[in-house]
Amino acid sequence: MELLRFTTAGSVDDGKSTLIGRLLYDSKSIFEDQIEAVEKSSTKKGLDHVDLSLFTDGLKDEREQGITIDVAYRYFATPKRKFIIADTPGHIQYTRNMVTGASTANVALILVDARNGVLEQTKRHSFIASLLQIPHIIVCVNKMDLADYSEERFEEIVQQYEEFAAKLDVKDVRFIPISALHGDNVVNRGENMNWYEGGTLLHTLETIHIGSDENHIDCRFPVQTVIRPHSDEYHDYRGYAGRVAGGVFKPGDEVMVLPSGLTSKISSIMTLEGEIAEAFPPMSVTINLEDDIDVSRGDMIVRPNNQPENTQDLDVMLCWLNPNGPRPRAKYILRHTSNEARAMITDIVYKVDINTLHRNEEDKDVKMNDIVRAKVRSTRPLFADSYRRNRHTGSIILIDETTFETVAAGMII
Ligand SMILES: Nc1nc2c(ncn2[C@@H]2O[C@H](COP(=O)(O)OP(=O)(O)OP(=O)(O)O)[C@@H](O)[C@H]2O)c(=O)[nH]1
Repeated sequence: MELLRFTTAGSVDDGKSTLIGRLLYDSKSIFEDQIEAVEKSSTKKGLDHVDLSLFTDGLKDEREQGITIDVAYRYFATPKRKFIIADTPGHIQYTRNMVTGASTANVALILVDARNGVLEQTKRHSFIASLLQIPHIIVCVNKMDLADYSEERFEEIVQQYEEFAAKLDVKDVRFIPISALHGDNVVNRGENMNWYEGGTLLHTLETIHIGSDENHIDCRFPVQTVIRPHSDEYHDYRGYAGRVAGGVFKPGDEVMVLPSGLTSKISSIMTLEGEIAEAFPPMSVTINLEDDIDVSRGDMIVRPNNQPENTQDLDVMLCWLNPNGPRPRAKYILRHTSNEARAMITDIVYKVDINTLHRNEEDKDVKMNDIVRAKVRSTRPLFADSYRRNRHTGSIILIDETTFETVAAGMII
């Protein structure tokens, strides 16, 4: 069954917890004992309806106990798809949490309060979604019940958003008028917005086409592990295990191993279920080659006529994740696919003001949550694509050599 990952973002009190609760409750994705517990607490609080935000309260409990959880992952499934929600509480939706939660998402769900319309926060979240090239954005205009379920108000917000989104690099934006509290257009249509002809939120999540979100053109296979059993029976066996980062690989394909440049042919592709006829992202497989050539972890298997760029100098957009800014001349561990190198930040070109999208070339003081354009030099060549072309082979992270903390996530331009 297909898996769809989505992130949720909205300003505080836009109704994110209520919406997630409603999705889980109405799609019957909650265990019965959990439903009972929430129904009981709601009655105890004197409510005549179920307090949906209680379903996401596990996160709040953990925070009150002092456990730092910035992004919580929730799982649910319907007969059509499996879902993973990366959920960040409204008041700690800093850029770095969004980047962490959103880097593998297919969909960004952005909540707007129908009374407030598009706010700074909405713009900031949308900018980050576009920066991370999240393929689909769903703008949920929530609390439609407090705007008389008015079509005019909904259209006004759609227009506000579209004017702003024209400046962003987003391909697919959809709008859904909802009331998370009353359930309109979340899982069920309801009676209150008959003027709306689109699908409900759940229907959209179940049917949105995500098959083309991955790159199926440029074959990229970063080798994670070389499998080489030390037994007589298998003494000739060698397999290369990893996750396909791009393209489609088939037995018989001529391939090249980077950086050595040696070529061979794929003899077979294995998974836990046995041999398969083709492998594409995001499958985890083991590739076997016809020839016994030298391949190690960090190498990349590609097609000879379609190679990534071989470079030591990267132009990147960096999101700074650490409380401490970059130290002058600091060396970092650069992680790119299954490969590692040492690297330095050689220049901060500009900083992006994520509210106005303006570039600031004067201010080079990089702080946590900043987004900057930077130049990074690695001590050895990397095989990279632009992030626009491939989110896997186009991204890097920088790790502090002394503390082993991840300090930045980068997208190659
Ligand atoms: N009238 C109305 N109220 C809603 C709706 N959705 C949420 N609310 C109310 O708005 C308030 C905030 O909702 P939450 O779900 O807690 O908001 P949130 O955005 O998740 O807040 P954080 O968890 O702090 O991020 C609550 O009192 C909800 O009952 C809606 O569709 N209509």
